[in-house]
Amino acid sequence: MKTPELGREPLPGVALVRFCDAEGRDQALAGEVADRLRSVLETRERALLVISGGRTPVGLFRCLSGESLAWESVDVVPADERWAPPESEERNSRLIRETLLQGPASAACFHELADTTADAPEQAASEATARLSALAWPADVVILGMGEDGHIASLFPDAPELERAMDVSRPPGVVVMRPPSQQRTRLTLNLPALSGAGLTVLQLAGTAKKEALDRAVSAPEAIGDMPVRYFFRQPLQVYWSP
Ligand SMILES: O=C(O)[C@H](O)[C@@H](O)[C@H](O)[C@H](O)COP(=O)(O)O
Repeated sequence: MKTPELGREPLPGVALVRFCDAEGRDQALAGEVADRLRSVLETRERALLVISGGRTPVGLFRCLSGESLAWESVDVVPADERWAPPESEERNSRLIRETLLQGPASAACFHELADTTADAPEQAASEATARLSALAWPADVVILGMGEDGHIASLFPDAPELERAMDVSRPPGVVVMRPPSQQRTRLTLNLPALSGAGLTVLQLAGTAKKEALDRAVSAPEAIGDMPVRYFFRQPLQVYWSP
């Protein structure tokens, strides 16, 4: 049964789907993502799913992990990663293994961004870029989160590397970000890897994130100030609940 939506609010370039609670939002989004992956796999050997870290997607990952589909044919790539030891609670890969890669979805092929056996993040980013270049970009599904500053993945407005990470003339890849606002150095997919997906969804929770989205929509041209704005130029669905 499709979870009752609160309604759809047309924002410039954005399809905002509002839900009464996080559970309803996550159930609906898991169904949409699974349907899209199944549809891709009807005509292609593999499907590419890019997912964000943070806390918002935990419920979605738990719903999605139980979906019945050919997970062994799905490549899963984190949108970004913190430069921290593999078992650190800060690592998105740890969250993804504990919540998404369970049950049926445990058969998916998970691609780490940060091989922390590398001597430095730059070495890990170069290795990941080469390794991930073998995947079929653009992704079929990208699930994004957003900070209240309008960052998505680790494309932080205050990162000195932002311009290079958002240069769409470059090939899809992994770049190192050192935003002063963050405690950890980050590795992130660059904009060419994050954009142009068959289905791009921004998953948000709470009033503060909705207000940040409204700020982003109010001045869509200032992309460097709020990187989420770049995604208003392509089909974007926003799944939001209070
Ligand atoms: O590594 C990360 O933290 C994410 O990739 C980041 O981009 C996240 O999606 C936003 O910061 C929202 O985080 P929350 O969902 O925790 O609010």
